[in-house]
Amino acid sequence: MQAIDTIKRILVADDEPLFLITTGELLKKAGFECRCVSDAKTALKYLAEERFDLILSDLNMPGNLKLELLQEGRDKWPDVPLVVVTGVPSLPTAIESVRLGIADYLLKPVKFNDLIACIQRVLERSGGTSQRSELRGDRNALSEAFPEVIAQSDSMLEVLEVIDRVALTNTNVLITGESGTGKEVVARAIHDRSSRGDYPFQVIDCTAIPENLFESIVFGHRKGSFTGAVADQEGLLGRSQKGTVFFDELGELLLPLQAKLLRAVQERAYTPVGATTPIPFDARFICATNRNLESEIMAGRFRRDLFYRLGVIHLELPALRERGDDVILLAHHFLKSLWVRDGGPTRFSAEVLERFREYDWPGNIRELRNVIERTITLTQRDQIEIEDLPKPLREKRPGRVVETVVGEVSREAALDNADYKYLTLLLTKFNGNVSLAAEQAGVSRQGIHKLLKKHGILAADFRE
Ligand SMILES: Nc1ncnc2c1ncn2[C@@H]1O[C@H](COP(=O)(O)OP(=O)(O)OP(=O)(O)O)[C@@H](O)[C@H]1O
Repeated sequence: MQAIDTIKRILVADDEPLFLITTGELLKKAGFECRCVSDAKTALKYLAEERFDLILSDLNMPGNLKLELLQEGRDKWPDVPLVVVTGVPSLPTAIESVRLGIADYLLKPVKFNDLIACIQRVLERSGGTSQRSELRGDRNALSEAFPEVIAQSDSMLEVLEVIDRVALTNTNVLITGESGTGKEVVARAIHDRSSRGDYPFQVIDCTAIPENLFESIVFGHRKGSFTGAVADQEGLLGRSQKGTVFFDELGELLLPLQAKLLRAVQERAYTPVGATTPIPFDARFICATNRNLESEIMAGRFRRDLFYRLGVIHLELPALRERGDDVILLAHHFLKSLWVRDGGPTRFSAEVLERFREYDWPGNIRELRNVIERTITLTQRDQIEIEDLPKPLREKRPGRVVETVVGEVSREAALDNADYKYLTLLLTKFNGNVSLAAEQAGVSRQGIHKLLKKHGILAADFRE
């Protein structure tokens, strides 16, 4: 029998009677002591009167419409970890819950084994200590905690605050943002800081796997399941056990494959091609896309249920042009880290730094990195000057056409600017591949070369 003081006490708050009763019963059977309540006010009353080791709470229940239980619970009892279980995932509340320092976020229906595993993990980790981030609000501590993510702007520090919190949970995360904004960098930072950091970080690029091989590559296959399957082959999910699976370009995944992925995410098990028994797996999913998944859902190209499962926490990364002086920090970082030979440039002129601030950076941090890499290689002097920069940066062009130039320039100049921006975005998207860019733009290769020449754009500047 367990000694009295080792029995963990859980406060369960949920207004769904069936969930409350069954969860309470099952938790008692698993050796916990429970107090079950159906609204936030009663939960707060018991918290003031009794000792609890963990709070398991619904979000949408009486008295919690503004997340009162989370707000007050975190403020007054920061040492009691709080696990949220909800049937209606809403992205703003999910983010706010993470900000407030919840220990985990589960979606109903929750399998009982998963619930127990989550409670045990949280109790082990908390050991009675606060789940609230010590880094919260401390700008220097936040950027020092993530040295691989160079950032000082308010918009990025907010992102760092959320990833610091989210790393401690087991929640699936969706990262969106323009191409080159650092989605993979952020996904790795979450992984490294999580309890899964010593296990694999498996990247699965949805655009790099041919449709007909996707299942076999991701889930694996059994010998003889198709022509060419000469031996059993473990899939990428199998190799990610206990780690993090990073699905890049998720928005490109076709509907039939989305259904298969949804099954694996829901069941926490996958079936290799040609096998009959599902294999359980334990991994966190982080997905990234530069598409707007809400619009993809409206257009019938993306499954809403998969979006809810994978996007419990949604992080939107700001574009580089929205990060203030981060561009300067990043430029110095790349100059230092990419500088390899003696006698190369060691600083930027004030004019160059000003141009970096003004430029629109359609390819975001990837474009900045490429510009600096190229400039370092070609510049002979100590200081990088405007004439060392690629043409798009040398020419002073208003970046945001609509806001800045309407009313100030002729229609022809405005259209010219829009065309320029379109072409740079296109090349960013296709990594400088002119054929793909031409196909998307609906013009011939020759036609696109002509346009690039007219605007002084070099496709090579957009290649990694
Ligand atoms: N905050 C940052 N600090 C330092 N380097 C960064 C930062 N963000 C991005 N980078 C660098 O910029 C480049 C692009 O980053 P990354 O591949 O993560 O972007 P992405 O948003 O995933 O791009 P895509 O949408 O094209 O897949 C990489 O070289 C990465 O190391």
